[in-house]
This record gives sequence, C-alpha cells and structure tokens, in this order.
Amino acid sequence: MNGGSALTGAIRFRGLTLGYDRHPAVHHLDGTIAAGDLLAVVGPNGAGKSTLLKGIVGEIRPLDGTVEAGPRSGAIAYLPQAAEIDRSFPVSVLDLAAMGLWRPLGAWRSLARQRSRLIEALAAVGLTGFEDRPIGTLSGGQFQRALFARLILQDARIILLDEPFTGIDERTTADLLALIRGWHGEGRTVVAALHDLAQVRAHFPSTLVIARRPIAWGPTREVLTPPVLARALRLSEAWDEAAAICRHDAHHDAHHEVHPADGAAAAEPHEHGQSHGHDHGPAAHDHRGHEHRHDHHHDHARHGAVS
Ligand SMILES: Nc1ncnc2c1ncn2[C@@H]1O[C@H](COP(=O)(O)OP(=O)(O)OP(=O)(O)O)[C@@H](O)[C@H]1O
Repeated sequence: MNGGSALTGAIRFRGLTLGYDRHPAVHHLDGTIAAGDLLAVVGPNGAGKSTLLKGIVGEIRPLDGTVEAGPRSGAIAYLPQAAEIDRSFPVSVLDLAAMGLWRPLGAWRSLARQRSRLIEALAAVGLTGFEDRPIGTLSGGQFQRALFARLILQDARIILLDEPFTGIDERTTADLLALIRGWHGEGRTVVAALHDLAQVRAHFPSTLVIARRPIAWGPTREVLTPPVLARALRLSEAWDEAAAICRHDAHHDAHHEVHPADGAAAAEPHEHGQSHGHDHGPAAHDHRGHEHRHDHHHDHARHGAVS
C-alpha cells in the first residue's frame, strides 16, 4: 500500500489515539485494515469499539496519530448504535432509505432511476410494502432493515457497523448477515463492532480485539482465544479513565501494540508482546493494566500532555 488511490477501501492507522476531553479511549493503534476485509471489532464494554468507528468515519478527531480511510471520506457508510439514532423524526421508510442516495447520485439526477434503486433496496432488506410507514411505527428489527437499505444505497467502499444486531431478532440478524456477506463478496471493506463471539466466529474472517488499545488482530480463529479475551477484560477493567495522552513519537513503550502486516488480516494473531520479543505475555504480566496506568502518568510527567 502506498497511499493515494491504493488506499481505496483500506483503513490505515498510525499511532492513533482517540478520546474525549483529551482522555484517551483508544490508543496506540497501528496497522491497516485491508481493502475488502470483513473485520469484527471485539472487546469488553467501554473498550473503545464505538470510539474507533467514530474515529474512522471522522466523527471524532484523533488526539494523536492518524487514521486514513479513503481516499474520499464520502466513501464510508456508518451505522451508529441504535441508541444513538433518533427515531422520532417523522419520515417514512422510503425517505429514510432515500437518504442513502444523496451522495452517490446527487440531489436531482435521474429521479426515476433513484426510485427503482430504492424499491430494490427495500426489497433486499425485506421491507417491500413498508415504503410509506412512518419510521416511528417500525419494530426494532424492521427499523434496522430500513437502515440497512440506506446503507445499500450509499454504495460505499467502506461500511462501519456499530453493534448492528444488538436487540435484533434472529431472523432479521440472519438476513442482515447475508447482506453483509454479499458486501464482502463485492469487495467492500466491512468493519463491525460486535459482542456475540459465536457470530463473529461464524461470519467474520478477521477480528481485532481491543481493550482501550489493540490486544490482538488477525484471523478470527487465531485471535479469539480464551487467553486473549481474558487479557482484554483484565486490561479494560484496570484502565484509568483519567489517564493523559502520550504522544506516539515520544512514547517509549509504543512497541507493545499489535501490527497487522500491511494489508491486514494476515497480521499477527498473537499478543503483541510475544511476536515483538517483549515480555508482555499475559502470564508474565498479570498486572499489566496497572502497569499501563502507571506508564501514562509517568509519560504525562515526562512529556507533558498533548495540547
Ligand atoms: N461522548 C463521550 N464523552 C466522554 N467519554 C466518552 C464518550 N463516548 C464514550 N466515552 C468513553 O470512552 C470509552 C470507550 O467507549 P466506547 O463507547 O467507545 O466503548 P465500546 O467498546 O463501544 O463499549 P460498549 O460495548 O459498551 O458499547 C468509555 O470509557 C466511555 O465512557
């Protein structure tokens, strides 16, 4: 990957730190999600999954480092968590889905063509006949289907999904998973924050485990192991919410992160410490989360916070 057009569909992180009010929520992420990857982002509550997706789509700006996903930001479609979506707005299913057409076609081009694409997209998500229903009257599953119709119409190279199946019935989940597989088959890059590990194992070839920082990244069957998950939980619980930012260029412990090979999924299935020769394995460092908190305060004193 040399950037520019070669990055189409790929997402590259360089020393990325994301957070709120200058407190990091995800930090020191390096690596590339390859174009066409179907990647699950997994981690405990508060691990930073939503924050990472928001950072990719540009909803929040990096506190440090960079994320490149492009080349055009409009090439990203993003489905936030259901709780963040306002359903009280009085629009119909057709209108909601039609919002997805705004970027691909512009406002006034070929209304007839737009109409037929809309009808096709609603059929693809099983909502034929629901066109005129106000979105406020839909069930949770039906509303999620309408949002997926909007995603279809956005026709983006990169699709980010934040817990798309939470609270969604099995039948709808199966239908939407089939759509996701279809997107993967078309070579789009799909990244989904998920909690259901069985679902991840069954449908997502690659997984990134995070606990405020990347824990493991690679082929799902190699990454989703009990030690990795236990470590993610431990580190997440030990996190200091008030930690300050440490600059990636000055951070002496920066090499503790996972680095998927450029082109991603081949990557590194194991915990970072093991493959970089540092003794950061879970057995050797049971108190690593605590250690990390200490590092942060130390770095803060040594380098100062990023302003
Ligand atoms: N708008 C915000 N302002 C301040 N802190 C925030 C904000 N959004 C998230 N955070 C904090 O950032 C951290 C990561 O949150 P995030 O929502 O990214 O985690 P998550 O992995 O998606 O969690 P969950 O699985 O519970 O959805 C948490 O400590 C959270 O409280």
